[in-house]
Amino acid sequence: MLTFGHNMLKSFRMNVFSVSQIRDWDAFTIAHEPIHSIDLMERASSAFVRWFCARFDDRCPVIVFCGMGNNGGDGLAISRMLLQKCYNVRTCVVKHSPKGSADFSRNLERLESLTAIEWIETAADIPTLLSPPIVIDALLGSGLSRPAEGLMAEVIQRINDAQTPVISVDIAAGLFADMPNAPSDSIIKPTHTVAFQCPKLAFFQPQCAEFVGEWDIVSIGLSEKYELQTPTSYFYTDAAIIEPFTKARKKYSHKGSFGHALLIGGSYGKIGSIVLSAKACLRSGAGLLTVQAPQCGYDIIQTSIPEAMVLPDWHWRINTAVPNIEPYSAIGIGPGMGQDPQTLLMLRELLTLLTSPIVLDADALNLLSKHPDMLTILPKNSILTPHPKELQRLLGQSWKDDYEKLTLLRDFSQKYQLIVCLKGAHTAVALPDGSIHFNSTGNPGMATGGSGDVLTGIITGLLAQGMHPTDAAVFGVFQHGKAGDRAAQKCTQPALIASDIINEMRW
Ligand SMILES: NC(=O)C1=CN([C@@H]2O[C@H](COP(=O)(O)OP(=O)(O)OC[C@H]3O[C@@H](n4cnc5c(N)ncnc54)[C@H](OP(=O)(O)O)[C@@H]3O)[C@@H](O)[C@H]2O)[C@H](O)CC1
Ligand SMILES: [K+]
Repeated sequence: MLTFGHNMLKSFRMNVFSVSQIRDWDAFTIAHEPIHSIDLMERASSAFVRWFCARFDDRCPVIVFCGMGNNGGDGLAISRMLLQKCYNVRTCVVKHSPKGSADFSRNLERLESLTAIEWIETAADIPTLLSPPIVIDALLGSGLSRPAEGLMAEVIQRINDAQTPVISVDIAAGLFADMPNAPSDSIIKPTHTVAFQCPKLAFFQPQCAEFVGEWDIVSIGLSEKYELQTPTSYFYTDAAIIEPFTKARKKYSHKGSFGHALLIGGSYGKIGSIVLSAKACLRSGAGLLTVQAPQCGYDIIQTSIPEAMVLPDWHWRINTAVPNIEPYSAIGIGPGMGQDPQTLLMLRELLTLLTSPIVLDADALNLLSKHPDMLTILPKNSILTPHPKELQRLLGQSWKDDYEKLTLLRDFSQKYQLIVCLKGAHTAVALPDGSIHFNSTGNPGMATGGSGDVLTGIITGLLAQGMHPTDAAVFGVFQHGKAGDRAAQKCTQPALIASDIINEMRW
């Protein structure tokens, strides 16, 4: 067996902070850089304007809707900067409070010297958005303290009704950054959110998708020291993860240097699943691969993947035999495997033999759900790759919203000391230390049969090469999505099939 590498993740991840941490980060930067808060607002607004001008030229009329907090202050500064760049800008301020924040008021003075501000004090003051301009939403940001109501809700509704691009500054007005909204809440549905410095937890929740749109992060130079010293359990995996894991192979390395993976799966009518896992496993760099499959898969696998060895089960249709695990540096089990009682016996016995982490997917997960006692015999740091339905079965319960889902996911991962990759847009990888890593790659074209089998193969292949299980899970998920993004670029999202993901794998 190869020994597992060190967990390298710690140095290559972006923190996702709570609203109160973001507020502290802001204050820490102001105190320690030091910088005046008005200048930090100026920096944030310029970052937004750079983003904006790179996408929309000055022929696009712009209307900026501002609240009276610091998000509104950003909006006023953005208006001024766009006016100075000769954009055609209208600025409307919703009077939701008797007094604006200090930096709002400073920016109001600065803007008033350049243009007239339109105040919205009643519904009658809301401008008609007939010939659609681009709307910039600076109504409410991370300081949202209650659902938007009354006049504010009316403005939000009007903006949502207009068929026009809406760009939210930092976060959509009305959307809580790190807790659930009620279904009836009034929230901007932006085409794009431009967030300052780090993503908000809401950006990763399926239930928030229409209130986030496409999103980008712009840096506003908040203190690196604060970021390093402030604990969080949420992280975002972006392209920075690639470099540390992409090393040139040593000149005198041989296939034995890259591990020997064993994949177990397939059943009559579902041999394709294990074929996809096998190809992905080889492409992920595993030196050798053996596939254990029922007899009916023998010819199929030998023909479609000549690079793999096959261990045929004595059974024609299903997997029943417990393999000798000695030769293998990592094992992945489940794709297309079926849930026959004899397969269950094999899985149970296999688990009792294991001393190092294993990758479990699909029917292996369904069998675990039906026989949860097996969860306790899984080696620590084993990797499970459920989709939300499979997670529900594993937990034996559903969730009331996506935030509760994350809590249940974390509790499960910590209770059994397992790594759980919850597949979906922004796949969430929960680690036994309680941290959750959201992925940045992937696209809806990957919601296609066999895509998950490919992921199982990738992670098993990385594990076989000696990567630490947490790295194999987080990095494997990232590379799977990256390959899917390349595939979608080539053949479009609807035409994408799982084999395309394998063909686009690069390291
Ligand atoms: N570090 C950074 O990322 C920086 C962020 N900046 C920008 O600042 C905002 C956050 O600003 P803040 O002033 O804290 O909050 P808001 O602008 O979102 O709103 C606060 C005011 O709005 C009132 N409020 C809250 N909820 C509602 C509601 N539902 N309806 C009406 N009014 C509401 C709130 O009133 P309270 O009664 O709760 O006190 C405030 O009056 C961030 O998103 C960024 O855009 C900085 O510019 C740079 C650094
Ligand atoms: K906003």
